[in-house]
Amino acid sequence: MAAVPAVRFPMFGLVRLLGVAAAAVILVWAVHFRGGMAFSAEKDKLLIFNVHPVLMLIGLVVLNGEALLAYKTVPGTKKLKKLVHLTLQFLAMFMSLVGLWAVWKFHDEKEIDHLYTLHSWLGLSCIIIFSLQWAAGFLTFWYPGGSRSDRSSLLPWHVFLGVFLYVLAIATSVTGLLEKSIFMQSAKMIGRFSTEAMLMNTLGMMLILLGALVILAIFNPGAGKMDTYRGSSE
Ligand SMILES: O=C1O[C@H]([C@@H](O)CO)C(O)=C1O
Repeated sequence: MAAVPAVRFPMFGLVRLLGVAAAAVILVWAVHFRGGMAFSAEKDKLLIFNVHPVLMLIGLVVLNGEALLAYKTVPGTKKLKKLVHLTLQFLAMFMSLVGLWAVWKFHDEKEIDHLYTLHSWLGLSCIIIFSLQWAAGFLTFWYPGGSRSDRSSLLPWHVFLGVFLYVLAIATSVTGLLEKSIFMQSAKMIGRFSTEAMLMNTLGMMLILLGALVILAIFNPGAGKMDTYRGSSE
């Protein structure tokens, strides 16, 4: 396959900007449109639900995207880049587990069935594979660390699976936004062309654009060094 030609616009800056903007939009959605967030059901069961999209989006999309690019954006030694990468991915994994707990608890409180939607299947697959990928990456590339041949044979699979999981996280987010919007429209909580529905569509579009930019930045030879993806050490 021909390589993507080098492009000169400030991709990393745009990725950062779009990531922060997407995080701001989901927070505005949760707080302004949906009444805020809570970890207990005392006040309003819906507030527990609201924790779910906020943590998932900031963790598995925004922080995950930054972590994928850490080898190109973080200055300094390879070891520091790797530490930033694995720490951001740990945070992403932790947030996704709390986000899963929140939606599970919400379903229990409201006596809603678990795992009947495509969104939930995609999301559960994403969290399980992401956690396995994090553990395998940590053990092989950080501590205790695999042999040189183990590292070099795992690396291309780690990169492939990482990009795949990032795409899966975006697909899961977009289907989650879609189902939530349709649920609320069916329940007559919001109108089809309401500001809130349009905001949710816009957020979905932003995530798709963010995904395109992150993947372009990963594969673009003009953007930072590609050493890591060729499997060089130090
Ligand atoms: O731990 C590592 O493994 C790969 C490479 O050495 C495998 O060949 C790499 O770049 C690391 O930092």
